[in-house]
Order: sequence, then C-alpha cells, then structure tokens
Amino acid sequence: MTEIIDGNAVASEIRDDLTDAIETLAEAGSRPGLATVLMGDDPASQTYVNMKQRDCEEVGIESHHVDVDGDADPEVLYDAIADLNDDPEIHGYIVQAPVPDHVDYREVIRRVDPAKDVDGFHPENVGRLVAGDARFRPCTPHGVQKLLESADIDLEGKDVTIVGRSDIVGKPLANLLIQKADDGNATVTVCHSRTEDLATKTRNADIVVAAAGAPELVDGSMIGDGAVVIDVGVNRVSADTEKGYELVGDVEFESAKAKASAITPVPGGVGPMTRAMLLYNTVKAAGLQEDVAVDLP
Ligand SMILES: Nc1nc(=O)c2c([nH]1)NC[C@@H]1CN(c3ccc(C(=O)N[C@@H](CCC(=O)O)C(=O)O)cc3)C=[N+]21
Repeated sequence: MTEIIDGNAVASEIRDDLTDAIETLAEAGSRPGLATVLMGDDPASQTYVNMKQRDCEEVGIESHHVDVDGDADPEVLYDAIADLNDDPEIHGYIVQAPVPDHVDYREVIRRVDPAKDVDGFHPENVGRLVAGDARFRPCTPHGVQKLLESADIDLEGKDVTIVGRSDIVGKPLANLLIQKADDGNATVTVCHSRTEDLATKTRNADIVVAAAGAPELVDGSMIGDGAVVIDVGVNRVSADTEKGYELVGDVEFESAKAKASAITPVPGGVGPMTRAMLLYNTVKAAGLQEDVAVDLP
C-alpha cells in the first residue's frame, strides 16, 4: 500500500505547535506580525495572500497586507518595503512573486531587511543557508523536510533526485539535504530542463522531488519501485470546474503512486506546508527581534 502523505494534517500540527511559542511571546508582551506585499493582481497570488491571512488568524499572528498598483513605478514598491523595514510591529514580510515585468525581483529582495526576510530569499540569508548556518530556511524546502520527517523517511545515505533548479525550491533544498544534519546527509542530484536522460536519474533515486513547474512532467515510468515521491508543483491548468481551473502537480499522480511507497498529493501536500513554514519563520523572526527565546517545532 502506498502511503499518501497528508500535508494538510502535518501543517495543522505545526500550526498547533507554534501556538506555544506565540504564547511565550505574548507573555513577553509581543505579538508576531507578518505582512504580505502584492504588486499587481495575479489571481494565484491573491489566493495565497488570502490563505496566509486565514493561517495567521488561526495561530494568533497579526497579519498585514500591502497592495501596490501593478503599473506603479518600482520606487513605490521600494517605499513600501522601506516602511515595512522600519515598522516595529512587522517581524516578517514577503513580497509575493512574480512581480510585474518592469520590476527587478532581485533588486526587490535586496531591499528587504534580512532580519525580516521570512521567505529566506535575501542574499545574506541564502549565503547563510549555503554555509550551513541558516537563519530562515525557505518555506517550501523546509516544508519538504518536515513532510519527510513526519513520514519517518530517513535521508541518511539516500539518493535524492530533485527535478528543478529554482532559487526558491531546487537550489536551497539541494543545499539543505546535503548538509550534515539529522534532516540531511543525503546524496543529491539536481536535474533541470537541459538534463540528458532525466528518467534514469529519477528512476535510480530513493526519493524524487518534482519542482520544475511543469504539469505532470514526472510519471510512473520514471519512478523506481518503492521510491518516495514529493510533488512540489502547483500548476493551474484551465478546466471546466467552478473556479475555471484545476490544480495539477509536477507528478502524474496515479501512475507514480502505483510505483511509490509514499507520495504527496496536489493539492494537500507541499502547498499547505509552505504556508505553515512561513508562520514558523515569522515566529522565529519575532523571537529574534524581541529577544525572547521561543521553542520552535
Ligand atoms: N515571495 C513568495 N513566496 C512564496 O512562498 C510564494 C510566492 N512568492 N509566489 C507564489 C508561490 C506559490 N506558493 C504557494 C503557497 C501555498 C500553496 C498552497 O497552499 N496550496 C494549496 C491549495 C492552493 C489552491 O487551492 O489554490 C495546496 O496545494 O493544497 C500553493 C502555492 C507560495 N509562493
């Protein structure tokens, strides 16, 4: 029987565990504050922002939101960022990607105070992570680590193939999984669109992480018997549903499930974990900024 790893359940446990740390902060007179910044009106981003606001309410994090007109000059976004950097009630914030084409996301990230960079995207935080001294682990890679841990999947000495080399998932996840740590110690192969013979690389892996942003790229023929499959993809494909789209992973679920010992679904797999780890980083940021020792899950 293939185990379906329930990301909603694990994320809910993490939110529960975070309430203790939030209580500790409250006793010290502080309430963690998280802001989201959205430039433009990308519908997927709107959905994520709304979900994050609900998550915050559930655990007792103060949530803030800043909208910036999609046609505005980049300076308008930079001013909003400077305000958040200066606001003591904001312990962490994220600038939702993608930003409009006339805005350079790298420059945006450089302007975020690294102490409030709960995405973990700022070069200082990337450098710390690569050096094995992470302050904020990027939310999706951290969520993948927590999902594997929850399913009792030990990475020590295992072959992990990551499909996708993005700055937000593939690269940081590869760095985390090769680290000398209980949730690391793996041997990692990072594949991408120019990889020759992708199927051999995935088929030989004990754990396959699909994070390419390509709907159903990885199918059962590419999965070895008994492998663990983690699907990071959240692709909106148009479909005749109430919302007008369907959420599809980077994995062809049914054929991959037939081979795998454990697999994450989409929705209900990695997505909810990404949001839970954003709350985690926000609580961590608040602890550091308020100089309160908090116990994190
Ligand atoms: N600065 C920045 N940080 C991000 O972390 C970031 C971003 N920009 N831009 C977009 C991507 C995507 N992302 C998701 C988060 C949660 C779900 C999620 O919770 N998905 C649910 C359902 C989603 C639905 O119903 O639409 C699930 O998979 O079960 C999905 C995708 C964060 N991102």
